[in-house]
Order: sequence, then C-alpha cells, then structure tokens
Amino acid sequence: MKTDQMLAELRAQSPLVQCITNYVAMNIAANVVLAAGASPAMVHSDSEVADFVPICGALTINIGTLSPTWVSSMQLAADTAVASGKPWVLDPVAHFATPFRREVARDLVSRNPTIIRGNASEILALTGGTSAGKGADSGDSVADVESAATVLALTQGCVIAITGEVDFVTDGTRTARITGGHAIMPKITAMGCSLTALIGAFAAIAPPLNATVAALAMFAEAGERAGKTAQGSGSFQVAFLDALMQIAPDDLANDAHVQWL
Ligand SMILES: Nc1ncnc2c1ncn2[C@@H]1O[C@H](COP(=O)(O)OP(=O)(O)O)[C@@H](O)[C@H]1O
Ligand SMILES: Cc1ncsc1CCOP(=O)(O)O
Ligand SMILES: [Mg+2]
Repeated sequence: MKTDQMLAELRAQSPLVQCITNYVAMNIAANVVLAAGASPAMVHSDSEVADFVPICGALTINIGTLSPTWVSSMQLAADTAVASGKPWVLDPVAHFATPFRREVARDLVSRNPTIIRGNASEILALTGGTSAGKGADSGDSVADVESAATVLALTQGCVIAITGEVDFVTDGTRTARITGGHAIMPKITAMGCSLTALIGAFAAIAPPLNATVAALAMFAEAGERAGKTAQGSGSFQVAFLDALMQIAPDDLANDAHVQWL
C-alpha cells in the first residue's frame, strides 16, 4: 500500500487507537493523532485495558514515565492485543537507563510487539549494544544501528523503526530510509512518543511495515513544513500540528521522503 493511499484511508476510517503513554506525551500525542486524522484514547488502567484493546484498531505502549502500577496494565494490554489480533507498537523510552526499565522493556519485547520504534540509542541497547543515550535523548547515530536492528527484526519477527536525522525502517527483509523533518524536532519533548502513537494509527489500517513508513513520511513532511515558519521550538509545535492537519494524500504521493533500499 502506498503512503498517499494510506493517508486517505486513515482519514476515511479514522481508527480508534489506544495509547498507553507517558505523562509528558499524553496531550501532544493525542493532538498529533487527531491532527493526522485518527482517534486517540489515552487509556491505561488495568481495570479496563482488557475490554478496551479489542474495540481499538491498534495499541501503543510507551514506558516513558514508568511506575510499577503501570506494568501490569502494559502486560495485559499487550497480551490482549496479541490475543485479539490487533497490532501493537512498543516505544522503549530510555529502557537502558535503569534495571527496572530494562526488565520491563525486556518483558514487553517478549510479548510480541508488531512494531518497535525508538531513537538510535534505544534500539542499539535493545540489540545488546552499549548506548550513549542520555535519558530519553539519543547519543548514537541511526546508521551505526541499522545492521543490528535488521537482525533483531528478523529474530523478533517484527518491524523496527530507528528515528533520527534519517530514519531507518525494516522488517528484516524489506528496508526503507525516510528523509526530511527538521533539526528542531529532537529539541521538542515527546516528538518521538507522538510519532509512536501515529504509527499505531496507521497500523490500524495498513500492514505494519507500510504503516510505519507512512507515519514517518508524514512526520518528515510536517517537520519540513513547520521548519519553514517556526522561530523556535514553541512556534514549531504549533506549526507542526497545523501541518499534520493540512497535509493531503497527494503531498505524500510518489513515495515522498521514502527511499526503499
Ligand atoms: N536531526 C534531525 N533532523 C530531522 N528530523 C529529525 C532529527 N532528529 C529527529 N528527527 C525526527 O524527529 C522525530 C522523533 O525522532 P527522535 O528524536 O529520534 O525520537 P525520540 O523523541 O524518541 O528521541 C522523528 O520523526 C525523526 O525523524
Ligand atoms: C522527557 C521525558 N521524560 C520521561 S518520558 C519523556 C518524554 C520523552 O519523549 P521523546 O522520547 O519523544 O523524546
Ligand atoms: Mg523517545
């Protein structure tokens, strides 16, 4: 499925996406998903995830502001997604930083995410490497992680997206790079978390690899547009949301921003 068709389909279906995300990201991630054309629900209580996941098109789980009470919800939500045939996306924010975070991420990876999205330091650490990440911020380069990520995608049987200046997406067999965006993007908190939520939205209506590429291409286009008018990270956020809403399927035609390898 082509990126422009996927955006048209996203807007036509406006799928419900359950996002278990962090306190920092909740508002901006929900607004990003809405601006793109889907319907977010930030639902995380273990009293309701088993009932909520099956009525959604996809689930996303982000461990950014992890605490013990959330872990059982994340595990139940992931297992419910797998049991009900819904795609689910893992964002392992700063999982290398502490033993608690590392163990929760390891457990979630074992619950068969459909897609894993992280920055270069996060994906490097998932492949067993030593990351130079500082908390949620990456200290590694995407290019250095590409081959290990390809092996991990194959052994794990999932799609892996590494984001940065040039993004890399692979299912272990098919691979794409996505260019565009803007250098301000890593200076705005929860951009990556919001992107993970948007990947969930596309995964609700398209196969995982294509869905991931579509979300990243849409971010690349919106980032480029916002960078033309923004005066800093504050105005960039407003311009970015406006751009997401204004991007038309035709703007993503001909695999705009996407290079299949
Ligand atoms: N230097 C950069 N130039 C252009 N786009 C970037 C740059 N760094 C990150 N991005 C974009 O910002 C978004 C978030 O990616 P990233 O910063 O890697 O995630 P995280 O916020 O999880 O660390 C992605 O769309 C990515 O392509
Ligand atoms: C700053 C911060 N601290 C815990 S979660 C979070 C947000 C991280 O967002 P992103 O991974 O998109 O940069
Ligand atoms: Mg992140």
